[in-house]
Amino acid sequence: MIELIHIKKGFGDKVVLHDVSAVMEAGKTNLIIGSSGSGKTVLMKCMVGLFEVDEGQIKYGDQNFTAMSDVERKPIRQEIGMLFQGSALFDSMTVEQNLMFPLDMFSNMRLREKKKRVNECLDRVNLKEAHKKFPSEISGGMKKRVGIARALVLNPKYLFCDEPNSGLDPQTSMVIDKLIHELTVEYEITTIINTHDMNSVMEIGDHIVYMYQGNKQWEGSSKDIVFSKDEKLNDFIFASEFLKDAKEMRQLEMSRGKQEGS
Ligand SMILES: Nc1ncnc2c1ncn2[C@@H]1O[C@H](COP(=O)(O)OP(=O)(O)OP(=O)(O)O)[C@@H](O)[C@H]1O
Repeated sequence: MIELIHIKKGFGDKVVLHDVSAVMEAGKTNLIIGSSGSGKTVLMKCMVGLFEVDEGQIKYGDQNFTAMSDVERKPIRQEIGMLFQGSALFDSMTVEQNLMFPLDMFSNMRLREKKKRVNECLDRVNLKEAHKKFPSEISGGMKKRVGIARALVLNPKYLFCDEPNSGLDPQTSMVIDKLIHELTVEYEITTIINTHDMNSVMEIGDHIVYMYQGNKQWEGSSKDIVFSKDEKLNDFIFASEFLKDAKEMRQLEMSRGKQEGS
């Protein structure tokens, strides 16, 4: 579990995160949602140590990440996999070389072991045929898969995904969402996803944190979200007619379930 306790973060005079407390549940798909500029990326960057918080604590289990030095943080950092917005692959390297890179940097594996690990990860994301291709030769969805495989290669305990659906069509987005969710369950990863995509919330969100203007406005499960009375959250959800329908259908199904159970 990752715990955020009274996090405050600003740049100059501008406060971007105001007293944010929230939990990223262990072994679950945790979604941070909210409109553009609400502070999702800054919050994620604080969690991985790319930004230092001004106040508050970030805890990985019972370890106070905020109070640690860079050296003390190293073991936690090595347990973190990241899927960056736009995948951030090295264009001059093949797919295989992109996956080799973190192994070369952070593992003591022999070449044969490294190749085996790269193959396993590429197989797991259904990219058996892409080893020798360059990023410019593959589609956006395939690039995301390579990014996911690269994030997995060091066997992470935590997986951070910044806007994994950006630039993808709805069908490919769904495939990528499902893949991330399957991997979370299969490898018992604590996954944190930043997204605007409310379809993802309905499909794969186990635990959801809704950010509004730098504040945590709401937090709960995807079941709770259906019954939330929070006006700002509902405005965000109801911005999409499809989601309005989905929420109403889920409410109906759940109240039917309750009646049948009672
Ligand atoms: N390095 C920085 N310096 C100054 N201000 C920053 C910096 N990074 C982010 N901000 C500001 O913090 C606020 C929150 O930005 P953030 O990128 O976290 O939003 P977001 O919710 O992730 O938005 P989006 O969904 O568009 O990515 C914005 O007003 C942004 O301009």
